[in-house]
Amino acid sequence: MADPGFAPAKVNLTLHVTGRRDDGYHLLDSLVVFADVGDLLDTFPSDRPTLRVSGPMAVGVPVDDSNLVLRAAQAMGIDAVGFHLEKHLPAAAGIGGGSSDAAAALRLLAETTGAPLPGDRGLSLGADVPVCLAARPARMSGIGEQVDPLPSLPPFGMVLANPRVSVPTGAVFGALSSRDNAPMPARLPDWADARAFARWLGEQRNDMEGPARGIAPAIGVTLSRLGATDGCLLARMSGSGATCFALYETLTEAQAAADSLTKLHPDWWIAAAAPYSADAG
Ligand SMILES: C[C@@](CO)(OP(=O)(O)O)[C@H](O)COP(=O)(O)OP(=O)(O)OC[C@H]1O[C@@H](n2ccc(N)nc2=O)[C@H](O)[C@@H]1O
Ligand SMILES: Nc1ncnc2c1ncn2[C@@H]1O[C@H](COP(=O)(O)OP(=O)(O)O)[C@@H](O)[C@H]1O
Repeated sequence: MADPGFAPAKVNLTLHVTGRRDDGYHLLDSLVVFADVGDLLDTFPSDRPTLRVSGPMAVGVPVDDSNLVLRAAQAMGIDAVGFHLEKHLPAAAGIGGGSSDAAAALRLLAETTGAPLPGDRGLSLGADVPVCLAARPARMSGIGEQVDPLPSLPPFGMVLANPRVSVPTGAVFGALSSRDNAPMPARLPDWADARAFARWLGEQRNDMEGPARGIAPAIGVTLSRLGATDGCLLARMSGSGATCFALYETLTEAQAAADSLTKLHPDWWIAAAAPYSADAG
């Protein structure tokens, strides 16, 4: 059984911005996978909402009501609960750290109290929360409310790399030069292996990459460093950045690439990962 308190990193392998609603939210078409690196959330008895944050990425994470973990408990109408969040993912990094934490809080509270999940599957907490609640490979569309699980993907390894620059999502959406771009093909192929998968992904886009690179030029450096690692099949930015990912045929190759990149950039956040799915094992 998957651990409901595990909050895996979300990776947008593609991110097409296909329009904008009247309320300003953007319509997306994104292939989303999860990585087996992430934050760890646990609950403890408390007579009031309480949050303790620890771990290598805890600095700067809010511990007040603005933390998405406490907002998730509020959305389920639960006050008397304490949370311990062990933070491993960088914040404001395009890998949905806060959204995945919120989703883990919803899963844990549903499991421990029997309370129903919110009807909107957490959308009002953040556009990425419904896909993080599913925590399995999916095609995400609408503003994030439409989550269609994908059939099985070929095996691959990933490296996630963040140059330690935080990029606010709203600023990148605001800097888009074009908001009406083509979606992915309606029918997704059945990829034979990691190479075929990466080749197809290479024909798709992350429409936020250009504006994010304008805001944070370190993203361009990250992409070229990833692209130069042995065995890299594809290097691209996730979400609104600044985290970028590279795909490899195997986890062993990804691990070697992460090790060589860490030697070049010991100050970056770098992780090798395998794909994660809540419905596996
Ligand atoms: C861009 C994406 C792609 O997966 O990922 P991240 O870069 O955040 O990881 C998500 O859509 C981000 O989801 P999330 O971070 O939950 O967004 P929210 O908190 O709801 O909104 C943050 C800001 O982005 C804008 N926003 C968000 C989602 C969307 N479909 N259109 C938008 O215009 C909102 O207007 C808001 O100013
Ligand atoms: N549990 C949380 N972990 C990290 N950041 C959080 C959390 N809850 C709220 N935040 C706030 O949300 C902002 C966006 O964080 P995050 O969800 O990690 O980024 P992104 O939207 O790029 O995926 C942070 O700058 C932080 O102030």
